[in-house]
Amino acid sequence: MQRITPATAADLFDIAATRRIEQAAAAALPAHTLMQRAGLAVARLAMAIAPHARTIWVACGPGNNGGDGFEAAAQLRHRGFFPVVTFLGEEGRLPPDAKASLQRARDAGVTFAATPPSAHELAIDALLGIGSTRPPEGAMAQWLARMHSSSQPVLCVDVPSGLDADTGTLPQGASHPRESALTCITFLTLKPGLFTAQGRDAAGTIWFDDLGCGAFKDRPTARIAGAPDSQPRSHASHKGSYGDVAVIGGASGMAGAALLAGSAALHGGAGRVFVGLLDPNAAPVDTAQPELMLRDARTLDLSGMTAVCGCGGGEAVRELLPNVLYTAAALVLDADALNAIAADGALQTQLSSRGRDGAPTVITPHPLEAARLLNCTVGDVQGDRLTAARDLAARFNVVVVLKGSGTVIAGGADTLPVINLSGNARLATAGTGDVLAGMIGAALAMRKPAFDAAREAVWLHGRIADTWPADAAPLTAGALARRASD
Ligand SMILES: NC(=O)C1=CN([C@@H]2O[C@H](COP(=O)(O)OP(=O)(O)OC[C@H]3O[C@@H](n4cnc5c(N)ncnc54)[C@H](O)[C@@H]3O)[C@@H](O)[C@H]2O)[C@@H](O)CC1
Ligand SMILES: [K+]
Repeated sequence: MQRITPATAADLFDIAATRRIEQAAAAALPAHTLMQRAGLAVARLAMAIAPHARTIWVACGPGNNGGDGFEAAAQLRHRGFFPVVTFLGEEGRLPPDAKASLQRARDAGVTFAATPPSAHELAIDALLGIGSTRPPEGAMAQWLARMHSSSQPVLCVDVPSGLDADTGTLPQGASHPRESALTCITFLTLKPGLFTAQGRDAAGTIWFDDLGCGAFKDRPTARIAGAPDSQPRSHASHKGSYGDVAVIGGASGMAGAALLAGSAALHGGAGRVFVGLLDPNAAPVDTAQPELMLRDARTLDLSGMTAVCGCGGGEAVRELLPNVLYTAAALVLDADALNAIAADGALQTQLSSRGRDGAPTVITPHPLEAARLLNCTVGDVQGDRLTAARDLAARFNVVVVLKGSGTVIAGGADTLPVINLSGNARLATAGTGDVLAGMIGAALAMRKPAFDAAREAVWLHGRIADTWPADAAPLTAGALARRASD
């Protein structure tokens, strides 16, 4: 059993691949073995979470996820705990493994009840796993709501019930866990839906158990990539070794966004950082950061430079984009640059031919910007974030950083998308996106391949938030940028 952390590197498998792996693993083992191993793993984690629990409520559904719950209840009873099982299904229609585990729970002397116990110290959610096909309703929805409104911990078996294990979406109106501490133990494979969209909030702390079947492999859907290899600077390097970044943005009243991106690029390790401001009346120097070389955006020669374009760009950035797309040696497109491209077919053609020519380009949309670029709704994007990121990458021949809970980084068809696990809600403050764009720019300027530059910067950006000292001042974008060298 392994706890998944932001530093974990592992492949993710969708439901179809998980089913194939399960079939192959089950065929190589005596009947019912997998479920017995799954139930034992649930019981062990339950005892670790709630060692002093008097009553453990095990809510079991109509399929094999429920079977894992019966098996866990049997194991807990054998160890002196008092599980109370509520079962939502018909015994006669249970799959064979689950039926065998139901019998084992009965034989172990587990208490079965028609309704949840009046009090419990731990709830085990074994209602639905990867076989969820429709929103929970009736008693199932009520039981989930009851679990999640209690202050007692919840242990989800395989996936939180109702969560789509491929996309991380919950049915509309699903009870959203707020009060309870959540843990999820997932079996055989790590599923992408646990790590993006609503999955992270719904699953809480994730544990993985391969049920002794590590040898069974299939084609992964995506990856969690963990911490990048750190590459210390060599002693012989000088500022030219790390390349130039030019931030293009900061239209009237929005200079701060461009300066934040510039600061992040500087602290992220770029050799020199120019900030090309779109506001002709901007101050000639940022006295707080004199290292930043402020220029009029229209005068910068971007050939040989990494441009970070769009931060605080407003409408004004549009007129510069044809030149930026044509001349920048490497490019990060953010915010208003993406909105301008979404509204202009000629710029879209230019962007995709730039990528076809092999010029490194990273785009960093949040879901609304992604929806504009794909000409769909935010709901479509959030309904399948991996597909949205892959579609954008294919359409524009770029590396895509689709921001949000479980940021997705997607590149070409032969690159496995990555879901980033670092970061937290502290990053939900103004300017953090500008900082990320600057950090990616610095990594590109160091001549890292675009996909690696994006992945590493996203991970580091999140890691800074994860390690923000609890007793420090609240995270601000400016302070985040200054820690981009961490
Ligand atoms: N077969 C085995 O030996 C193993 C099974 N495993 C468990 O089995 C799970 C998959 O089992 P299943 O394929 O049976 O799928 P589930 O247990 O997720 O549920 C499928 C059943 O639930 C019904 N259902 C779907 N949505 C519903 C809803 N909203 N309300 C009410 N009923 C609904 C379906 O009609 C079907 O009867 C995995 O998630 C995992 O927990 C793992 O433990 C690995 C070993
Ligand atoms: K479940």
